Amino acid sequence: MTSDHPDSFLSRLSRQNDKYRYKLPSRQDAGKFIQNLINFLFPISQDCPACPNKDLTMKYADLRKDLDCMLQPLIPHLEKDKEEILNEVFASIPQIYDMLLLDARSITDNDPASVSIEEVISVYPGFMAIATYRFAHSFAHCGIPLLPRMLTEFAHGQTGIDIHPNAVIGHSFFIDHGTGVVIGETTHIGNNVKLYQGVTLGATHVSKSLASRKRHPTIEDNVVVYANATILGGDTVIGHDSVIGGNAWLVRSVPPFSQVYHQSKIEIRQQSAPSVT
Ligand SMILES: CC(=O)OC[C@H](N)C(=O)O
Repeated sequence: MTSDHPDSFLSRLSRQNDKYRYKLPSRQDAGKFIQNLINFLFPISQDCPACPNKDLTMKYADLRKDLDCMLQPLIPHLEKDKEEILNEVFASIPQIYDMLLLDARSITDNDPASVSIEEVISVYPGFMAIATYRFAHSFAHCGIPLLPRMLTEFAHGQTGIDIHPNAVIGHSFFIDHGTGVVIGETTHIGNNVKLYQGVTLGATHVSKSLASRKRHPTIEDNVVVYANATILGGDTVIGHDSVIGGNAWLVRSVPPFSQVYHQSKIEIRQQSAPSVT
């Protein structure tokens, strides 16, 4: 450990800061951008009182300008021309919109506590996290570095749901409650999958040498994973139409139509009632 004099520390810090300065877009801008993008598609809540007067073409142009600004500091890391990336990103929006409608419909149809699709879109943390993930995934696919992770980490902060932008997730995805859900980078999730709070789709162990390997599980179509279940490993496949019970710990594959339950012995004893005097 060095114990620099404050002056020499500040000059060391200044040299170091010169290497990092403004290499990323603003975290605040990234958060505002994803919220504006979701509000643009689903203007349900009155988050943006000045906006109703603007027509969709103007809002669309504003979003493109905002993304363009956020790409500025990333230009040295872009694999393609910025305009080409912007065109690809905006061309993917209609397909993402349709996917989000399927996600919202799946939440509305599966959650007995939900009253309408508007409620799901505007207040459900699962919907916010999935919407952010779907855009971040598309941005990463179009060749934008770093920003996708900034977006999903913004949603993580808002919702407690951590979805890596590189995970692959099918249509009609439902996360209920959501707090504590972790979906690792190389996870594959099929269609019509339901997850509850605290589910981890993770790696069996963590080592930098595994960076290019599939480390996280595959969850096939129509699987339900209940609260706090932990499913680990890149070779672990949860066969379609399976149900994984709460608190289960799984590090191996299970065939389609499995039911996996964690058993713990809970004893309930009757106390003698206190005597009333
Ligand atoms: C979700 C999870 O297991 O993360 C561990 C590590 N970050 C990795 O990606 O392997």
